[in-house]
Amino acid sequence: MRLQLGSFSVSASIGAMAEASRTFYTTLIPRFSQNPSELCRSSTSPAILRRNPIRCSISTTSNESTRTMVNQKIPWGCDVDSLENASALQKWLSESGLPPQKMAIERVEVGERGLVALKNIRKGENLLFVPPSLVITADSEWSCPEAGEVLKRNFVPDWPLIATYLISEASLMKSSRWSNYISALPRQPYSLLYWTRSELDTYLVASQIRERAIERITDVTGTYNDLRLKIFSKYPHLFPDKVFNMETFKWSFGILFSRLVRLPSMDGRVALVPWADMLNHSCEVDTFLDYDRVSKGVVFTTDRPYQPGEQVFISYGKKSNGELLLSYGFVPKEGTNPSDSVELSLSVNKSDICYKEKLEVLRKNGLSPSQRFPLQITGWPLELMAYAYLAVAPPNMSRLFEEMAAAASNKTTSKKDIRYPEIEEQALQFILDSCESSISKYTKFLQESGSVDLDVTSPKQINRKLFLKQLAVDLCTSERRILFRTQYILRRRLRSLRAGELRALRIFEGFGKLFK
Ligand SMILES: C[S@@+](CC[C@H](N)C(=O)[O-])C[C@H]1O[C@@H](n2cnc3c(N)ncnc32)[C@H](O)[C@@H]1O
Repeated sequence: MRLQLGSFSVSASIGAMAEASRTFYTTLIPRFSQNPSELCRSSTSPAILRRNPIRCSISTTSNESTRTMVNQKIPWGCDVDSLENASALQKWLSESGLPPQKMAIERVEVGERGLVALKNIRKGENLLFVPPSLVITADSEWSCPEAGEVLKRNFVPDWPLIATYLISEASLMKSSRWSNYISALPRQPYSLLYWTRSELDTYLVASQIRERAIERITDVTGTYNDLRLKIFSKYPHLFPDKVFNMETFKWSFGILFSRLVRLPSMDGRVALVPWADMLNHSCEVDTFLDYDRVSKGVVFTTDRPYQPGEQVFISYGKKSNGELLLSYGFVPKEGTNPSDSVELSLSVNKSDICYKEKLEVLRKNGLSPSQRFPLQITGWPLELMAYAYLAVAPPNMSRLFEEMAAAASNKTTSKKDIRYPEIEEQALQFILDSCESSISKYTKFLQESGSVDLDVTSPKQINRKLFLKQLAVDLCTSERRILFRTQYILRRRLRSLRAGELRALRIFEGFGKLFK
């Protein structure tokens, strides 16, 4: 399995949601252990050694200093386009065991800050070697051990645990051993978590990513509310509201979505890997981070050579442009992402006389009467076609409903490549109609985007709005391109299907005349 930076795939997140921990109902956690003891097990990596005893200032800070700290809005991190704290981070990392590097943090064209080659780097070379002592996982030692104990006793899964850890360490400022790392993190990660509801409604009106963003924001809010209700409110001396609040959780989850990695060779653990998380993504490279048991560090193997001054990239995984925007806040240049896809929503018509039966088989197979399927420039999944068959199937095919729903579900292993020639034309037309209705939404947005109301009061706001609008235009252009391609293929198939039928009809009529 490849390591993917940040968040989770749709199916992974939905699948894991249902299996929330015993203590929490949280829909946020992509994959976490069902076995609570695993959450508390001691780390396979050496425990982080604290050089100086750290005062647990969350529980001991006076009210006055706590107030001073939190009155500034998210006082942690830096502006993402500045190199403000990068040199302090590099210095601290090398003093803390990071071996000499062939790369340095620099301002770059793609991704604002990134790692740039200092020397010639060969193809197939191992880079980084970040030792486990410099990696943040759910097992990392807390500067405030009581707070960590409480979370582990309550079987808090990895994602919210690390999010809380990050806030806890950040609030300790210089007293935390991660202070240099946290100071170099973006103060406001680029992520759809930071878009307001009205920005999502205005700019992503045509894209299904809007719904995914709303779901994610709801998940983060729900997770925070769960933690507050079940833990934070019971231990206010460890988790004061002024530090552990919705605003700080949004920040820490934004950091996790855009920087957390899953390390396959570390039993698939999720981790924040300082230094490695300065690498930006390229759709053209195919190399990813992992723990190397031999060198005992987090590494990646280059899949191409780099010359001094060139930016070095990794892959955050085979993600669509929408997924990259959702978690990382950027959209690759049009046509450069071979993994790009767009979600098409198909719905069973409520006025269908078999609506009830169809709904039943859909539910049985974990599907709903309105379902999203990914389209790629190269085609669409077999599940989508099966769903379309079910949506258009007439009552006399009711005995096949179950088979169609099973094939439409990605959870079953049943045969997917089903064909019903008698309703193929209707099924293709049904997909084409949904595709064209989606295209018209995109076209409307893109035509109007030139005049999207910039109702703003400050130049900073204007910049933000223009920036978000540009991201939305880039996303919608790339998504509509896939829909256009799908429309073209569907029309061609329908044309040849109809031409074939016509030919068959003519032959049939010819035979009729002959016999007459
Ligand atoms: C893991 S961090 C990489 C380091 C980051 N550039 C920084 O300065 O902290 C991921 C973030 O980098 C930026 N990024 C990564 N790859 C990018 C790309 N190809 N284009 C634009 N931004 C990118 C995005 O802001 C993303 O949220």
